[in-house]
Amino acid sequence: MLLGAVADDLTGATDLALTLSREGMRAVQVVGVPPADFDFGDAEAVVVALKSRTIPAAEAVSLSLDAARAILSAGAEQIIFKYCSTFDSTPEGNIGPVAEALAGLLDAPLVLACPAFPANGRTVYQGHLFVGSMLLSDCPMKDHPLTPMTDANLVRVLQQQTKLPVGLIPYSVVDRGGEAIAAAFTEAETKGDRFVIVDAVTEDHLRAIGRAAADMKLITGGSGIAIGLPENFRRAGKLATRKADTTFAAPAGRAAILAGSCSAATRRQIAAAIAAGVPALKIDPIAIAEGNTTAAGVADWLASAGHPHPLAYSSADPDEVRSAQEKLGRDRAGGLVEHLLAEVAITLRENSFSRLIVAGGETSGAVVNGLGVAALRIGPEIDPGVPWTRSLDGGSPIALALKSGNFGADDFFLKAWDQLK
Ligand SMILES: Nc1ncnc2c1ncn2[C@@H]1O[C@H](COP(=O)(O)OP(=O)(O)OP(=O)(O)O)[C@@H](O)[C@H]1O
Ligand SMILES: O=C(O)[C@@H](O)C(=O)CO
Repeated sequence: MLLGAVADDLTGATDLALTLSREGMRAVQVVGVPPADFDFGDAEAVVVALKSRTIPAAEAVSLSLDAARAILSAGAEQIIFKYCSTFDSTPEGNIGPVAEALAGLLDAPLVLACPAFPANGRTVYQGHLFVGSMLLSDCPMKDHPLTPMTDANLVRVLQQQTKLPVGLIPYSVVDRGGEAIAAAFTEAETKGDRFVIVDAVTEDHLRAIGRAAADMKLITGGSGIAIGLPENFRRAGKLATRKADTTFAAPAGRAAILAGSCSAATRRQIAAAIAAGVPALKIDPIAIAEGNTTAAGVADWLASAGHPHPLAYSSADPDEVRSAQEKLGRDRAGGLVEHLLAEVAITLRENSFSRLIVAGGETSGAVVNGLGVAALRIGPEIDPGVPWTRSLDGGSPIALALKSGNFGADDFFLKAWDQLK
């Protein structure tokens, strides 16, 4: 193993594993901290998917350290801490505390932080995160049910989460390429910075940052930050030059879509699916709490919907989410939906469903944990950051497209199936 990664949610891990696989590494995604005797096979990159984005910071730190120790002892030479390209976090963390703890474990004097993912419209300029043409704080992430992002200034956001000094490597340096960036890393370290937000607007910037970070033990960011890393191993003669392996056989069986993401992108995808005639069942967290909506009922509805890929969704607009959260509390509302959708997935698999699209990182984490899947193989890309995956264990095989809330074109729920034909 050359590269090891700790990802704070499941869809984020898939996104990163896809990037590494596209850049020619044999990548495997593991769900949860792998046991000491876990067989990573011939993987050159391993991405450990945690569900640590919104749990208490101390728990996120402890899980992330366990995951990092597991991949280090399996031989990883460099560690990536993967978080969301929209820097999803709260003033308590968990990006700052986890990055700090991993830096301590790895004895890393300077940690770079760069969530840029240009293919999905996330760019960082003067330390400010943009989503498309909007500042992060103006985009729908301001209404996220768990991690509302109301400040686009990442130096300020990260500084709230750590006592260690946070600096900036601006566009004017990054645009000059790898050597200038490496010199800026040295300068930042000399100045006493322990974290640096690094601007990046294009994939060329990310490749240059990757090159400059060849000797850094810890790298943090979105999946984009990994684009330039495999090349460092190739340059060092440790990684063969090969094309991404996208051979993929999806198990035959029935299909369904489960959506727990309330992102604007997922809501557009649901609207497009309904407009195209996909039967859709809306799930209300209050009805779950009152016992009026059950997993068995939802699974029955999906099984008898009479469509190749019916949809069950709890996705709702910010007002509806706010109203459910006022009645139930934020965590309980989310937990009820996640638990229900996980139970639905289990029941579906028992009833010969073997192809699922799941929308939302937390939702995907709940579903995959519910299904008992411990490792995933990465298949073909559906849209930037979202591949089909196939379970490597955990009972009868299942094809899963785990969609990050904000990713995918509007017709994602319609077109994704074409790749399984
Ligand atoms: N109607 C609803 N009311 C309140 N909370 C909801 C509702 N529907 C879903 N949720 C919760 O909102 C959270 C959505 O988070 P999730 O990570 O699944 O989606 P996302 O944030 O859009 O995706 P990603 O993390 O990949 O960006 C989950 O905890 C989910 O259970
Ligand atoms: O980086 C992203 O935006 C995604 O991989 C993600 O983490 C969504 O939860």
